[in-house]
Amino acid sequence: MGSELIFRGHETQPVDDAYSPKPHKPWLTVTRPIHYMLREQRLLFVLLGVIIATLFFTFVPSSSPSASSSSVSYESLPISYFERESKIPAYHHRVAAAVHSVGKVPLGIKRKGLRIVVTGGAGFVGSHLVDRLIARGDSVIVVDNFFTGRKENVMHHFGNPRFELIRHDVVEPLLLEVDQIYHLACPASPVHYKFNPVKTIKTNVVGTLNMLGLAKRVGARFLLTSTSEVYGDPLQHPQKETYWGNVNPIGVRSCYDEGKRTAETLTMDYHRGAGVEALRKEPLTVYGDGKQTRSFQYVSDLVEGLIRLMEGEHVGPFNLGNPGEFTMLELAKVVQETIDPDARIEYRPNTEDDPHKRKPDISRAKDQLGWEPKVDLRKGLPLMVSDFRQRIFGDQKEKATVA
Ligand SMILES: O=c1ccn([C@@H]2O[C@H](COP(=O)(O)OP(=O)(O)O[C@H]3OC[C@@H](O)[C@H](O)[C@H]3O)[C@@H](O)[C@H]2O)c(=O)[nH]1
Repeated sequence: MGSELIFRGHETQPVDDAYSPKPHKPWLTVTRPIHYMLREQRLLFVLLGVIIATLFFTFVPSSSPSASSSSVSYESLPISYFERESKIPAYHHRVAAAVHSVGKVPLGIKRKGLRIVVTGGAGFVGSHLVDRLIARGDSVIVVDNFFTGRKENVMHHFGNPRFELIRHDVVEPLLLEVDQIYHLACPASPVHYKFNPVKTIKTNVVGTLNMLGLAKRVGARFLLTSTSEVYGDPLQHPQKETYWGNVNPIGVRSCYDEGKRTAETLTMDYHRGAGVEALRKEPLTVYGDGKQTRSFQYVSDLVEGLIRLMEGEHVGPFNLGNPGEFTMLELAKVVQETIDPDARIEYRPNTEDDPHKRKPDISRAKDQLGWEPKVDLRKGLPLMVSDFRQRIFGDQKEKATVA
């Protein structure tokens, strides 16, 4: 039985009784195995190909100077480097780790865009930030509960496969795979944050905890937009990042001030993050005698600073603001000069705990980020107005641009 099986093939072959051996052809000893391998061992060739390709990609890039030194460009790294680094603790900067990686990067393969979450991305600052990130090729997920944000601010990205919008309240946990988190979600103006103070502080504390937890879990770099309100009614002027502030912990503003301060505490407790001086918008209504001072910056300057902070290696609070200091009355007059000479100034009683003066010391941002604002108030106000017109009325001619 066994022999039958072994010899079955021979049985099916025609037997040539008149067989006579052919003369010996020496080249056949070489070509026969090749033919045989070509015919029967195709898998072997596939494997050989894979090995050759692997050896090529292993040795060629590492011998090129750009891949073997620490000057490897962050831009040229593939997404896999970021994924691999996601196992490091949150306080390690993934960008720094990527810069020091010796990349075995297949030649000619460009860095894929980053995956970035922007909470509060449907708001004023957030939507400008989203525009910049999408424009440079990244994939952006906006997380917003639309408390003050508007879908219209990001609607022009609908249909773009690199853009996603999630209606979500950051006080609830959220799990996403991302490389960077810009955490902006928060009621931002006194009217809004005083509307429901407990919700405001909850958003700042629980919302920030959730986003920090996410950052830690996926190894994403985290950036918190804080506010100059953390300085309260400052006793130091201008305010450096090292100043601890003068805040009333039980006043009507404390849901926001202390909320942001706690958010900064949490961020630093996670050994990462950065505080920024956020842009403030004031109506033409002047509260009190109008002598209290504030500093204003144009949103493109802020967005530029946020991106530099995110892309760099720094940890800790940074003032991103325009040191130009204006009293509220001066601001109202600049609005009249640059936007509407007929605008009326209306005085109202001042709100409780309103800080007397505010002006950021931006030397840290200048030294460490090489950042400083470019657009002053007089130039920025008309740009802001045309930007709002364009957003609200869709007026294409009014598109705001900064030289
Ligand atoms: O609980 C909330 C509250 C607010 N938000 C969203 O957060 C965004 C805030 O944007 P706004 O346009 O109101 O305000 P801004 O863009 O000026 O705020 C920015 O500067 C001030 C900082 O305190 C804010 O954290 C920052 O986002 C809105 O889109 C709002 O809907 C949430 O997603 N969840």
